[in-house]
Amino acid sequence: MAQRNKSDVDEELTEQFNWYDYARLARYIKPYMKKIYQILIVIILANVAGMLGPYFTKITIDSIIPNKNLSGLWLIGILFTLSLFFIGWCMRYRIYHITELGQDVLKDMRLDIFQHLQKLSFSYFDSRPHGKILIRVVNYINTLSDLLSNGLVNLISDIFNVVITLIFMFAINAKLTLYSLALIPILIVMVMVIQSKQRRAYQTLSNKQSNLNAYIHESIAGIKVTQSFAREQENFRIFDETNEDNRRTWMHAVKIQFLLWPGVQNISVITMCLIYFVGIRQIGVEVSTGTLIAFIGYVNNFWNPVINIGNFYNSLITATAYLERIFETLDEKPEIVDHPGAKPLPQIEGNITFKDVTFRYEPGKDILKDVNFHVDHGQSVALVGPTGAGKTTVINLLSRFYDVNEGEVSIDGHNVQDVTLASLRRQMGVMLQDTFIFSGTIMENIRYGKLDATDEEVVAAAKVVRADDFISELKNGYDTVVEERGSTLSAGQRQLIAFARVLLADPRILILDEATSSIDTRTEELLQSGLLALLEGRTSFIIAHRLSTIKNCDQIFYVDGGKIAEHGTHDELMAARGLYYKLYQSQYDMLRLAHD
Ligand SMILES: Nc1ncnc2c1ncn2[C@@H]1O[C@H](COP(=O)(O)OP(=O)(O)OP(=O)(O)O)[C@@H](O)[C@H]1O
Repeated sequence: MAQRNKSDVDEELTEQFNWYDYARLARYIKPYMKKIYQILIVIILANVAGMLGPYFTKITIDSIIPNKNLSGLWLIGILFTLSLFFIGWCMRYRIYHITELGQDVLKDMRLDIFQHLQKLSFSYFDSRPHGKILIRVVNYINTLSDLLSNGLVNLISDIFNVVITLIFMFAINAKLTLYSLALIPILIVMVMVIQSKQRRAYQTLSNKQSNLNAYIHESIAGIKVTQSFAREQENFRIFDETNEDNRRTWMHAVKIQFLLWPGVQNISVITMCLIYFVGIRQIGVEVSTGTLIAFIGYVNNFWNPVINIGNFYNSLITATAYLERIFETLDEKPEIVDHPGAKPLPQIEGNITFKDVTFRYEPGKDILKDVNFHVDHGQSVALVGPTGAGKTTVINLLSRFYDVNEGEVSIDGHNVQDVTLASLRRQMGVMLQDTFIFSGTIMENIRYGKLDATDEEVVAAAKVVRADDFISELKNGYDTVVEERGSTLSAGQRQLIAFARVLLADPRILILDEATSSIDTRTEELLQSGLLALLEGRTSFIIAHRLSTIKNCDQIFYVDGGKIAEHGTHDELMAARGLYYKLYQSQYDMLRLAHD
């Protein structure tokens, strides 16, 4: 199980970054190598065109003007203008395609991480604030943008420049070239020392950014509670602290990052002095004045790309802190997966068996202990019991949102762990306690249950669960746009939509967790008649605190103390005068009191 985390606690890295991860990054770049080569060719052509200017000037001054060659002047003028246009086009091509390259790679990475997140088990999402997941998909990936576009292309052209310049330098004077490289080991040591500090600083920074994001995300999600408790000042204080923490960490990281640049500059200046020192003493002996001047020019040419490569390395180290989080997410193994050799669950009837099932969310705290029961297909089962007894847990195991620790859950004799998840969940309609409405129209929200459902099918499902009554009264009916979480709808309306969604999916096994808790009793009564027809022939599990809802179920399981403490029909349990009886009586008394 993933380690639990919250918005004011830094996340620990589960896996340290290693050099292999850069190869992994390169894999994202590989499909775009053709584009990179094209950009490089355009850069080289632009450089060549750039060199034509001084050459045209030379021809004009040395030959065209003295000879008063007007047509030659026109020709040079036109060629010069064309070369400028060409350089302009190259620049546009370069900027556009480098940006496109970066975005293409980021898009692929984002797609991978999103796809992977969709497969991760509930326990992963249970264990950390969602803002900390969000920041990985959006912000961390964005930080790689410049590195993967400009950085990468410039790196290739800089390495190219360094190699060419070195060849020229060696050709002119090998001894001076070796002097020029004498301080490179110092540079390497410096880079090594700084890089480990810099990496740690950026790791801390990524954590602080993650904390900040998680707090903002949580504050927005809980804004109604914040305002109703007038807690704005306290939230402001917490945010201010988190924000300041982020600023301080940022400044520290940047301070370390910028140690490298002056270091490289100093080394280049010292190298230059060394060349002058050695070179001037050798003028006339081994080196001519012209050679020394040309050599100094090449040393300059050599250091510019070296400084750029240093900067690239710097950005790479910075990006590493984000990359390791991205790869950490991609490496997170879904806990609930198809086991090797899992077969698709055939069309089921819906016979369900729990055999000696023990389950815990966390070590040492059993929620269910040796639970045994059998439900025949077509039966309706109600799960009742005190808050936190484990009712939702029972259906979480049935839908295999979690795996049992001991025992077995089977449907029609198939262990749910031996069949493919998709084939299992397709035959199951689950309406969870916290109904989720997605941003979009009501029609789209209901159609979520069956993507190819026609409008008529959607409306028919809504009619059965009495959602049609309120939807038809909305100005835009089924085309009414609702916000994420359905904030513009009442809790009961949200439940009715979720109800229609699950019924549209037409599952063999229907699971309704507190599906009607926010619906008024009159609507619920109306809904019951439609529901009864729908439950017919399907195995259904209904969790409800309002016992009037489940009186007619074929079996009632009273969950308590990690067990099915009582089971039977309503009449049997009432006659037994046990836990269920007491619960029913207390609700009945409360209703009577309220009525009086
Ligand atoms: N994701 C989770 N991680 C850790 N513990 C959990 C998790 N979900 C539930 N629990 C714990 O497991 C126990 C059973 O929870 P469950 O949701 O099954 O209860 P329930 O009977 O459905 O309660 P309610 O009637 O309040 O909905 C509770 O003590 C709860 O705190």
